[in-house]
Amino acid sequence: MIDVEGLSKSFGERTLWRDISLTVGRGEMLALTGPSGSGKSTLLNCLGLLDRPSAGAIRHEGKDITRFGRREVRLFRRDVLGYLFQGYALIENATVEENLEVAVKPRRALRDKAGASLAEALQRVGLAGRHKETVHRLSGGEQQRVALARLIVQQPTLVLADEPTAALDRDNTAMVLDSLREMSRAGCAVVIATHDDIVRDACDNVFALGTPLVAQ
Ligand SMILES: Nc1ncnc2c1ncn2[C@@H]1O[C@H](COP(=O)(O)OP(=O)(O)OP(=O)(O)O)[C@@H](O)[C@H]1O
Repeated sequence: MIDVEGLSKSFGERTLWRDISLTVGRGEMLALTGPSGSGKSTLLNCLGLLDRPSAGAIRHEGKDITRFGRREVRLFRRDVLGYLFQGYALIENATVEENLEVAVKPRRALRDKAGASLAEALQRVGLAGRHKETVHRLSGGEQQRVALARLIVQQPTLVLADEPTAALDRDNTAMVLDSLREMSRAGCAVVIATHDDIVRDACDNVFALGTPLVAQ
């Protein structure tokens, strides 16, 4: 699904990571671990085309996504990628329902009747019947669950999650992990940057980043 080959990232004299190679397959959950500042979020951002590596390639189905043009980037974001970030990335002044509607892909919805409906997704994350509520009135854990419901509706094939459980209690952490596992069973590749041992242990594989190098 995703093959990272010889990836490096530097900011000035500071090398975050050098010559990283890793593979994430369909159905696999990979934990990205490492000390604070080791570049977990930066690596996720490179996988999600929000940042560029200094060297190396990131292949998706054989194509180097770091060389994508604007149209390919747009299609990759629309059809492949799903994000789950700590800041939820929700539209705060909109309702739960409106936040989920933006994830519905019209063409896919017509083609693929198997996709979860909004109501099913909300039920799955324990927010059944809450669709008319405004997002900014929800608690942090509830907002993270809306973000998760949006992913379930969106049905990406690659999920990038940055500390998705950092603000959650044990029950909500388990719910997020169960939902991500369900997506991976359906064939999705899931990459999770985390400090949380519970999350790491729930993954199939671990990729540990080291302490960044500073040129002498
Ligand atoms: N655009 C940038 N310019 C310069 N330095 C940057 C930039 N983006 C990130 N960094 C630096 O890269 C380092 C790695 O940041 P990153 O957020 O990827 O680490 P992390 O492993 O996710 O950390 P944490 O676990 O604390 O969230 C940090 O020192 C950060 O300041």
